[in-house]
Amino acid sequence: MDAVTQVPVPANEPVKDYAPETPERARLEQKLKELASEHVELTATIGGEQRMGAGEPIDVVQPHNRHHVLGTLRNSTQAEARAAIEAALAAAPAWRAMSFDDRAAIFLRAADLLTGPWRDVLNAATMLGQSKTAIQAEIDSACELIDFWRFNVHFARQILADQPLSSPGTWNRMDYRPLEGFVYAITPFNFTSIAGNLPTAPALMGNVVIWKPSPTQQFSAHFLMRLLEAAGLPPGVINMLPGDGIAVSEVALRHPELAGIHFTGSTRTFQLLWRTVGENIAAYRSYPRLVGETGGKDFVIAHPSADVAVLKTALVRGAFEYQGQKCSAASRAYLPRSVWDRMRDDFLAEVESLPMGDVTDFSNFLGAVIDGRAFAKHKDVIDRARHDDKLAILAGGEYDDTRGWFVRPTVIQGADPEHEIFTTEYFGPILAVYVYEDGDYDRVLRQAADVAPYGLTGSIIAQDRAAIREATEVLRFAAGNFYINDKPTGAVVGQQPFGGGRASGTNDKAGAMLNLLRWVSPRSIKETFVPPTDHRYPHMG
Ligand SMILES: NC(=O)c1ccc[n+]([C@@H]2O[C@H](COP(=O)([O-])OP(=O)(O)OC[C@H]3O[C@@H](n4cnc5c(N)ncnc54)[C@H](O)[C@@H]3O)[C@@H](O)[C@H]2O)c1
Ligand SMILES: N[C@@H](CCC=O)C(=O)O
Repeated sequence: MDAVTQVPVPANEPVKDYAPETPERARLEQKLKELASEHVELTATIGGEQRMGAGEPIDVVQPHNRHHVLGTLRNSTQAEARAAIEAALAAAPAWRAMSFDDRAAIFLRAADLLTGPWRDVLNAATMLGQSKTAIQAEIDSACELIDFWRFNVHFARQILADQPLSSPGTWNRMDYRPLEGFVYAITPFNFTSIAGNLPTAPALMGNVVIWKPSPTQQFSAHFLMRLLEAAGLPPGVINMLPGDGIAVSEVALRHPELAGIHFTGSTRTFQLLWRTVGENIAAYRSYPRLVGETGGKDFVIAHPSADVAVLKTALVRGAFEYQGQKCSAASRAYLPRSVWDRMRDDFLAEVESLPMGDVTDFSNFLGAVIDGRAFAKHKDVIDRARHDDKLAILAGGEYDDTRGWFVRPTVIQGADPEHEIFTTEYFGPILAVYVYEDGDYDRVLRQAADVAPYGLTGSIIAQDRAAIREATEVLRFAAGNFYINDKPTGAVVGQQPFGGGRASGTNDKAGAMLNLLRWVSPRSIKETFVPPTDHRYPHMG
């Protein structure tokens, strides 16, 4: 008999701090040495088989030590994309027929493996391949991914339990079917947890997936795929295709069985994917579900009542952790003159003193930016700022790619709040600051609310309750994740469901029930126990 089970109650995975002399620090240091000494063949995984593809080779390096190659992938070809889709579609009937509990158990097991034996592997791979410090890797590739897997199971169970009313003589049920076809998951370089969540959330709901990681995240993606296999994921349910995705999209976006896209990355790439789906809309069996979380120009706004220590910490951590390469990173700050005058020197000195370098040296606060393209973009922004009389570089402004792609945390003051420095996402360690007269708080709130096209994250730093109230109202559509007296980064699964609107995405909130609902196509079933046998109604006499 089928039991109606309870899934384990999730709790957020505690964050280890990797302080000197701790056992976790020793284990992680050992794993960093091991992984750095290998050269890994970064294979595709199609129908459960690892294969080196036929496309051109791409070396994956350590961004902070860019001449050190960690492994090599091969760009996936159209033929490999077709093979992966066939493998996914072949795996679909058995996967969707599997009970929810059995599917859930695979991801719960993956979470438990990641709390234990796989934690060091994923953290070390993320540190080396994506240049994250130990704490930045820990909150991402360990804790957030563990949370995604545990909380998704809990939320999925709640969805399945949501059933319609039944009037006397009938029984109504909701059958939460997976989508027909395959889901195409495309993931960014900056979060291993997002790379893990985007293919597995649809898979938990019974879908089969083509997963295309970012080339610069492929080192940790490789180990993530092995972890899912170790947890018991059947062959073909998630098929991983490394590379730039161009050839994969040529096949996947034109395929009649494309059932959905689960994307995180830049606004530009998501708009390209959406446009291509639009152009092919008549070719699909179903309307593909399009879920995309994209860029941001995230703000910190301080009121004259702000606590200066809270503000400085929110700015330093919010703007510069992981080199500003979080979609949630503070990249524009609006500061009242009275507060700025009190904090300016200390704040700039603090920024100048942030230790930056090889992330395997645990004393560093920052590593390198992800690749040469990102480095060139930030260099260009800084060089242009130097020659722009509306801008003044107050801290940082140096860059050096001799050993790794290093860009110093940079603070640029702008006199014109409509300048591109307040509206364009650079995705690096560059913070734009606008200093306003204390009496202009209302005007600044309204200007900041709509000047950028995005709506992802933002913070208000104030002690005056009326000022907090006003900011919460005026900035209602300016951020999908809004923080009061905190940095705008570091959302925790189950606590601050994450995502934004406007050009920042479809705001389907990763790691929440809202997201999982996009991966089901519900069927209403009505059963009548004693059906009528005469078509005539009483009023007919
Ligand atoms: N809102 C969020 O939750 C969130 C989270 C993380 C990152 N981001 C955003 O992601 C961006 C940074 O990540 P990125 O540099 O990896 O973004 P990106 O758009 O350059 O790449 C994202 C992914 O899309 C792939 N891609 C690009 N063109 C493709 C195509 N034609 N077909 C298939 N795949 C294709 C890339 O290879 C990568 O895997 C920033 O804009 C950041 O704000 C948003
Ligand atoms: N969820 C993460 C950001 C993910 C995007 O890069 C945060 O809240 O900082």
